[in-house]
Amino acid sequence: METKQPVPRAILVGIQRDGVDDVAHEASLKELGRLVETLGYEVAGSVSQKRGGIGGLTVLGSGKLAELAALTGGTGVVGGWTAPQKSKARQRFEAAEATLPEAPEAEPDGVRRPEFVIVDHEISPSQARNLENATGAQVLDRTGVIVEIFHRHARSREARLQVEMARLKYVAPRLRESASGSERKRGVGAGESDLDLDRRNIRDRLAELKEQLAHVQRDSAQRRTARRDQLRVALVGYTNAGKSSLMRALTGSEVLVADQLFATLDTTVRALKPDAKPRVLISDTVGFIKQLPHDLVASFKSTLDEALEASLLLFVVDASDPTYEAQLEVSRTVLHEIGADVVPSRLILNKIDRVDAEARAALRARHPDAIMLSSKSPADVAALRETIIAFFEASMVEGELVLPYARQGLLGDIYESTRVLSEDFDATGRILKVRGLPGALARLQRAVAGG
Ligand SMILES: Nc1nc2c(ncn2[C@@H]2O[C@H](COP(=O)(O)OP(=O)(O)OP(=O)(O)O)[C@@H](O)[C@H]2O)c(=O)[nH]1
Ligand SMILES: [Mg+2]
Repeated sequence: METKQPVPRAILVGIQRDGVDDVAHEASLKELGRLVETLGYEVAGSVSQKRGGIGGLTVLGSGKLAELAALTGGTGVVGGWTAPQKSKARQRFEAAEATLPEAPEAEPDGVRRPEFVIVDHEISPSQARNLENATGAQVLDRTGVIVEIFHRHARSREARLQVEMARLKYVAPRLRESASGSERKRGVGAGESDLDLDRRNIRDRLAELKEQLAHVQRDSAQRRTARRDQLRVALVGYTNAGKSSLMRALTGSEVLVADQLFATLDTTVRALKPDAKPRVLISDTVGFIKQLPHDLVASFKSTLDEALEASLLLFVVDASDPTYEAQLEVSRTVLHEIGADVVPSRLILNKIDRVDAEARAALRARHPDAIMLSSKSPADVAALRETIIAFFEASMVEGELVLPYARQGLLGDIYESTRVLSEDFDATGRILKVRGLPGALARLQRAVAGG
């Protein structure tokens, strides 16, 4: 029987470190709030503190910790509370298939206290434990939240394998002896603790996943090789910048657009519509975020290889976001990390419909080469289409293909991969004057010659 479960409530915790201004700090907490909402939790409030760093035992100082504990119903001191036997967050991470938030427990006094404390930084397993101890709540950090969102949103087999690997790597160092550990002793080798067993299981599972992933990736690499000499554009950028919206507008495809972080995790490739000649392929890719967990960058590298193999990157930015500069910086860093910063790119200042004239002028002055547009404006999208076509036009060359009558089957490929300027016939076959990328022409020359 299904019962409607109350939405879990969460308190956000942010440390404003030296050198981080108020605007950046607020924006970061707001973004964390959106991530938490994407997980299906309700943000019940936040606790911030200015501190030199996040290295302390409990992340917060004792006063702030007490303030936080008052909200969650904890003691406010480490050791003053029996730690949750095993956090539900942990259980969820360990359970292969859990997807829904758990039902919050009712408090005896009828007040529903927040069950989660979510820290806007990557914290160590022992800091998480101490915080759980002092607050009585389940503690997750930014990395844990992102890993969990990826886990829920991954659809393709490749993305699911990648996320499970990243998730196991996140969980492994956070494993600890559980209160009920002794109940789970079954067939454990001599001298081996439950913890070792868990760790060994994780290692085995990781090895298994790695093998499966290699298999899947061989297939996608083959698909990419088949598209190698095609005209390819990749949409890249911060999460929620509007990549999928542009993808829809440029290709007429029905990819998911949502006011959510990480709506897209799988790369989609579609042809530009109306058709360009030769055909242009557009890829929509996974978005970036501040402090994207390293394991996720690594695991999504193959998804982002689409970007690496494109001839043109459209670097999409939400120009209406006050922190767009920081988002731009994050995206640049990730592209650099995956080696895609050598691919020619154009900056797209999207959502310009939400920017007033004065701010537009400032953007124009700051980024004179950028393309300002709204993915919701058909005229803007049509102009972008022309820009894309002009980009490729510049690197295309003209050539002649002589297609013997016995090889007419290649005609479809020729029409897709080049623009046919003229067609003549003689005794040997069909003579086509075409314009296309040098690589495509070379491939077709080989094909018509029977190679
Ligand atoms: N006002 C306005 N809203 C836009 C524009 N482009 C996109 N949006 C909105 O921004 C939100 C995010 O758009 P998406 O296209 O899903 O963004 P994305 O970059 O694909 O995001 P992820 O897949 O989550 O990384 C949606 O609510 C869109 O409707 C625009 O030009 N103007
Ligand atoms: Mg998207």
